[in-house]
Amino acid sequence: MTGKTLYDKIWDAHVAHEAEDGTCLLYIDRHLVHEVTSPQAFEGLRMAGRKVRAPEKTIAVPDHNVPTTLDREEGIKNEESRIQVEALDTNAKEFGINYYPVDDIRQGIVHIVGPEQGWTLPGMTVVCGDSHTATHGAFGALAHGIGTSEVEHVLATQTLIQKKSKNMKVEITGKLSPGVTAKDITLAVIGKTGTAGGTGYVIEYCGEAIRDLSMEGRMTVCNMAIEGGARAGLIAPDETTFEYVKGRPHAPKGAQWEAALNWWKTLYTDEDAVFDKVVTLKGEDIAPVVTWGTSPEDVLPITGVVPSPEDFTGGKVDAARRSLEYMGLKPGTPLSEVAIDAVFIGSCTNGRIEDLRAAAEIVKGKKIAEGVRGMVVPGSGLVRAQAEEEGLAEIFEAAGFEWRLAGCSMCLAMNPDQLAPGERCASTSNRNFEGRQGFKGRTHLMSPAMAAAAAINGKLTDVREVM
Ligand SMILES: CC(C)[C@H](C(=O)O)[C@@H](O)C(=O)O
Ligand code: SF4
Repeated sequence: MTGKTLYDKIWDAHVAHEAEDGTCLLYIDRHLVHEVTSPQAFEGLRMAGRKVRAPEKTIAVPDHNVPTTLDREEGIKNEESRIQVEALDTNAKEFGINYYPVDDIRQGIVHIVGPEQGWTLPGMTVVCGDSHTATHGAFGALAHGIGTSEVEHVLATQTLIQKKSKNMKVEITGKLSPGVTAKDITLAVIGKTGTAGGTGYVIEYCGEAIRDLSMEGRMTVCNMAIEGGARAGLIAPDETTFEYVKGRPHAPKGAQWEAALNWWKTLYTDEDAVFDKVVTLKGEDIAPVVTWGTSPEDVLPITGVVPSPEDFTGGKVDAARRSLEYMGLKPGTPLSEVAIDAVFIGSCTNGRIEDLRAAAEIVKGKKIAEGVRGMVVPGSGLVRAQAEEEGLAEIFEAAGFEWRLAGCSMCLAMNPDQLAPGERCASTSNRNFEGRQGFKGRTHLMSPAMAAAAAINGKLTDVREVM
């Protein structure tokens, strides 16, 4: 018998029932909930007279629609947004689930709050009605997004009907060069595999460059597994993981901690396990990158030039033409000459303390370029508080950045933080789709340090030049 992958091990530990065609009923350890995809699910329960099966394993927090300015309530973008936020408040209280309302310092983006509060632990199954649930895979948890009808199913039964995915390994060997971060890894991987490269797979990220990452960096890598088409991303837990988890409010304590640790230490891919697909990148070959188009796979080193549609083949030729037109970019222009209007530092990809530290390090003692609007949005109230304590908020404000309250903010156009038509943004988020950050807004994805460098120079910038 061949060995098991990490994914196999977590999967096997959670199968409650397997049907003849291989469809399984999986036990769910943590169910995270936000305001956008849960109202109908709770309404379904209410209509059927059902309860939440495991309220103690269900955690709710509003994040997408909430304004990040002080006018949290009055500033909600539209009626639909208000209804969603209010519905979450009513539902969380009525169904007795864990809840971090907007005025709680622990409120923030659901994928930042879960790990921060110790809800996300190695070996768990974690779901949420949100595609970036993949973030939690950084802990060696099987974590992925589900649809609203599945949200209702999990609320009612604490289980999910699933078919197993295939195993894919993404190995990043060696060391990263100065100025290269977890964001560059995850973008470079998608640049190589494409947005469909992971379709049908759960990815395990491994190799020295992944091992060397902090938990924050690992979350950034796993966050974008979904942009590469994968069901989920995983990183085997190790001392870095255990150290991060230990002492968090909902992490196990005492004898329970020891027992958990013993199990967590078995959560790795066996040496003789076989992957269905393997992709390898050398850490040394990864450069600071930016996206030039409207798909996360449109990735190039910042030292490159805007490509031409002729550089591509097949369907990508037309896609590139459309992307370039939408983005208002001329082929052959050096990427480092592309002027920007706005900078957004935040999101579940890069809204953690380490991200803010990296950006502040570049910004310190400098000013945002004239005419550029900069916004720093911590991923949670606790990240915000810590950044203030460390003096990062002062650095950002002195440079001319707006220092905001926690939320999804300008990652997507569901709240008042948006680009104006035609505006170009250097953004630390994970999606550069048309209109993602506002109607006709243009998005270039990059790391926090790169976004900070762009803010200072008023154009896309190689961070290594300002380090
Ligand atoms: C609103 C929500 C369902 C959506 C997602 O699933 O990812 C959002 O978080 C996003 O990033 O586009
Ligand atoms: S920060 Fe962005 S990607 Fe993350 S959950 Fe919010 S909207 Fe989705």
